[in-house]
Amino acid sequence: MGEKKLVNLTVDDGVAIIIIDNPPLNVLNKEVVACLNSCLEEIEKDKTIVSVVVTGTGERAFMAGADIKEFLELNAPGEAAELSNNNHWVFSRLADLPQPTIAALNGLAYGGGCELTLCCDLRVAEEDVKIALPEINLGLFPGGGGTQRLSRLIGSSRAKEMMFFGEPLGAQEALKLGLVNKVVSKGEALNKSVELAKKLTTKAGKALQAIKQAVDQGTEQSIANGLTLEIKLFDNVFQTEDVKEGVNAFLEKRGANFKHR
Ligand SMILES: C/C=C/C(=O)SCCNC(=O)CCNC(=O)[C@H](O)C(C)(C)COP(=O)(O)OP(=O)(O)OC[C@H]1O[C@@H](n2cnc3c(N)ncnc32)[C@H](O)[C@@H]1OP(=O)(O)O
Repeated sequence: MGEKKLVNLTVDDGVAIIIIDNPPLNVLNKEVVACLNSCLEEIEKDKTIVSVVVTGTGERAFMAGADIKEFLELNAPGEAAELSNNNHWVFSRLADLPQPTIAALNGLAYGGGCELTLCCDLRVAEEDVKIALPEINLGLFPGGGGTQRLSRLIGSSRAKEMMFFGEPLGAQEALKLGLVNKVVSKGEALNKSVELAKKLTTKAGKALQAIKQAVDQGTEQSIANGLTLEIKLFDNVFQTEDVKEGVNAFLEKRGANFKHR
């Protein structure tokens, strides 16, 4: 009997679903990081994938953060940096996927769990979900990208407040801050996220990827350089068959049938 996989990947009709399965709270340990990495490798190779959903099993946690038990093994200088680096490597691999990604928060997202959701483009949270960066309570602070991605998403002061106090945000508060995009009822995060991911498969895939690239790369530069990038991507997308199909469909008053490639 093969070893239980701690992260499972399914791909169906252009939608990839990554499910973290490390009960009871889906903590991020070395095995989960390694499994997540291989799922991302498969997704990078599969050109049929238009959108990606990430979620956890169970109804308590999307992910309760890094496995604190593993911290006991980190003694010599540099070992914590190696752990942080490994997490960054996988998290950035998720963040750098060209396709739109959606985190389906089936439960709490604490620490590395919150940081993992920040590597997705959208976040759908169930109404009772709590989101926190509580590392300060361990005498630590977020080492999986939270200081950088959260501050860019909700603003420096709100991000510092979350990290200084380590207190959880409820789903509605997170929605108000723009930390989550949609709040759904208990048990509905995955369904709603897959529904959104499927909706994206009816759009032009190259245009979706150009939006993500223009925003993610453009906002890291001056607005002048960002606009130059937008022009370049606009021209690239304009060469695709999908634009011809989109324009003809509009003029012929019919639905467009985009090819996603
Ligand atoms: C780069 C990334 C860094 C990080 O992510 S640092 C870690 C950040 N995360 C945290 O600090 C969260 C710590 N956990 C908690 O605060 C609580 O737990 C929860 C709020 C998540 C859930 O509380 P409740 O429902 O009362 O469950 P419970 O009894 O506290 O936990 C159930 C079992 O799960 C273990 N556990 C919980 N979180 C972690 C974790 N992050 N790493 C390792 N184990 C964890 C506990 O110890 C316990 O275990 P047992 O049943 O054997 O006593």
